[in-house]
Amino acid sequence: MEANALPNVAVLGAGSWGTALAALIARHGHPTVLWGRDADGIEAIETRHENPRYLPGIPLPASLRATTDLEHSLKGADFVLVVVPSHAFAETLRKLAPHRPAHAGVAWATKGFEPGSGRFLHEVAEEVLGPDVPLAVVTGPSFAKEVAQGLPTALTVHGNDASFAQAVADALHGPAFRAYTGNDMLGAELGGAMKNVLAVATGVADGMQLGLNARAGLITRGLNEMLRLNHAIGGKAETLMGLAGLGDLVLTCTGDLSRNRRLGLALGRGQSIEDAVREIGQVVESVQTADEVMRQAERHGIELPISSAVQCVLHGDLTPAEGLKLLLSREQKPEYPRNLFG
Ligand SMILES: NC(=O)C1=CN([C@@H]2O[C@H](COP(=O)(O)OP(=O)(O)OC[C@H]3O[C@@H](n4cnc5c(N)ncnc54)[C@H](OP(=O)(O)O)[C@@H]3O)[C@@H](O)[C@H]2O)C=CC1
Ligand SMILES: O=C(CO)COP(=O)(O)O
Repeated sequence: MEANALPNVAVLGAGSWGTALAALIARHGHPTVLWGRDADGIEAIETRHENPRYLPGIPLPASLRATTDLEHSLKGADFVLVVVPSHAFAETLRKLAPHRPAHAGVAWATKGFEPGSGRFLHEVAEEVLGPDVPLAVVTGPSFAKEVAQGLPTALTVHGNDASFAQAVADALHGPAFRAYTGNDMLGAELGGAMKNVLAVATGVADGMQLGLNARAGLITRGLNEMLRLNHAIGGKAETLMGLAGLGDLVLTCTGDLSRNRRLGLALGRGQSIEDAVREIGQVVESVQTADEVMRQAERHGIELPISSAVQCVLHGDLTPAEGLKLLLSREQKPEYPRNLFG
């Protein structure tokens, strides 16, 4: 990189969030290349400056380059931002590893765990890329559509290398975008994953028209579930009280742009999960994340009644009405039996 030049950025994954983040970074003046696997979508971004499938009608900066050639997208990159769904995370890292410029750190804005193993994404990244690559996770309350439209947004970047996390935050930070930094990848990833499961719970309650009290109760007790599991795995409580936890939980549990909330709404109204996911037409991370959250909870001996009910409803083991009955029939107890964490 030339002295004083802004870092070159390669963004991998041309869905709604990858496109919105690439557009943001390009608008901030960084030479930015977006890689995606769908040739028609990439051509539309490159020639018409629009992503018609994922962000229809929103103009993208003409300076944003787009390609289906992964190796080409990584040439000259100073850092890489991976924004594919969690099920494609490990595969994408394996593909990028041989072409990553030696100095380029790797960040991701994917939310979830590695499906099947339940590993945190930073654990996957450390294994695939080796122990010496700077890593960072980008997370917080941020609907792609609003970011692409230039609406004000705040999120946070947690990394294992302070200067890399700062470089990623610097590329995101701008007139309508505040990017904070931190060093708790564990807590940041847990918050981003769990809020998707809890958004299904509030969506189900709203779909069943249970009222605003129920919604607020679920958000608060949901935050409690996040804090308990986070404490057990060794994340920092403040991470979960900030943008990566409470912030994203409130957004996703109340904002109808959330696909996880919309899945819950549909289930609460009696629609099947298959029809709801098909109608949403984009990634709905909670479907796999609920299993992985409960796997983590079992590993650490933590009880998570709301997340567990969501898992059962998603698997068809309980109807939304049975899930509700189960939650309401739990034993009465102090709000905090010992402390904030249990
Ligand atoms: N959208 C949002 O507001 C936010 C999303 N996130 C997170 O970002 C991640 C990506 O989500 P988002 O962009 O919204 O999802 P979308 O459904 O909008 O897009 C998914 C993208 O991933 C691509 N993809 C799917 N499988 C693969 C694969 N195996 N290899 C390469 N590319 C693949 C799809 O390509 P194709 O079109 O060819 O299928 C598509 O471009 C998720 O973890 C999500 O939780 C985080 C914050 C905000
Ligand atoms: O993560 C998000 C907002 O921060 C997007 O939420 P959904 O995946 O539920 O749409």
